[in-house]
Amino acid sequence: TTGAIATDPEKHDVEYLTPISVGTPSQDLIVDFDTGSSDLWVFSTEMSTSDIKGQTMYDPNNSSTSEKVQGSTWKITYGDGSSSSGDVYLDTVTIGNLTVPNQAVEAAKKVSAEFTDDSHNDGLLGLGFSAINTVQPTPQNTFFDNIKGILDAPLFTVDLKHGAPGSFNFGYIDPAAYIGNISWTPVDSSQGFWGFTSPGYAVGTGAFRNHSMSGIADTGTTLLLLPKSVVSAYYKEIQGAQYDSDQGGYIFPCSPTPPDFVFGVNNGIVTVPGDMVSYAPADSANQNCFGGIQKDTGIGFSIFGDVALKTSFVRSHGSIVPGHYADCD
Ligand SMILES: C[C@H](Cc1ccc(C(C)(C)C)cc1)[C@H](NN)c1nnnn1Cc1ccc2c(c1)OCO2
Repeated sequence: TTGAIATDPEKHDVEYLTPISVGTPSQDLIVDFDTGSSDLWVFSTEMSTSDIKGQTMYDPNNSSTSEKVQGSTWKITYGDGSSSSGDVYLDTVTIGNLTVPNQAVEAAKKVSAEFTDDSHNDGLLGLGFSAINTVQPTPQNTFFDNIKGILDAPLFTVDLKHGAPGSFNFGYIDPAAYIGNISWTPVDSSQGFWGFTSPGYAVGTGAFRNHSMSGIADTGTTLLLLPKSVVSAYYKEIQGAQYDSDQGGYIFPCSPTPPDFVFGVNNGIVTVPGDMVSYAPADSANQNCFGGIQKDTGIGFSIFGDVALKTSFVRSHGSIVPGHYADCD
């Protein structure tokens, strides 16, 4: 069995939203597929209406196949400070043509303001390793872990694009989705993430600089968060770039286009085109743009978020394969 589902970027590619169906009869929700976490949680009818602003809610009482996991609860706090919590049901979850009959669906009772304010997003679907699932007392499996056994191959691929629909594919690598060779790198899943170490980077057409950067491939994070020494070396090459503490990041004149940013993946390289380093307008006054490459200070590892994934993938696509991190040029 194989499967594929389209994923659509929100404004400025801040997140990519993907349709899923839950319950019987099916309840259609749109969620954020997140390779950097491992809980499938959704807005639900158990929340107070003051926490909901337009999202679609999962109603377990309206599903003949829902089954409450007695005594189980979940609570998650994300690195950006947002959080959510609630209780747990087993129910049928379908993504494209793939169905898991007894997937743990974590129904929210509370969500933080960041989720309430994100009106198009009905929850998160974790594609990280099940070891970091937050359900207590018994952690639950991710959709991928539950479906993996019936897939032609135990893998999924991530193909995000800049301002255009992309796809998550399960069980196969679409040869039409990339050009050239796939380069593979070992995955360090010890922290529950798709971790890997990039050997170095280059700025624009400059020489490649050996500089180990350990981080995670994270579809749930918007930006590319790297060591501050690398980030300052990059912005040093941009006339007028500066760190703006009010905005909490580097900003720079939107034109001219900044230099490309290249990072290594094993023996391959991934290029973030300069025109995609400008993440969004920072201030209309003097045409400054907020950088898509920022410091990973305080996190403990780098985060290869959507800015890194959409460019390399839109250029050459790539995949996240158990035991490997695949990318291609
Ligand atoms: C932040 C997302 C998880 C999320 C996604 C979306 C949202 C909103 C819908 C409300 C917009 C909130 C949260 C990320 N997912 N793996 C994550 N979950 N846990 N750590 N990370 C990565 C990290 C860690 C630290 C950091 C960071 C990022 O940005 C700034 O500092």
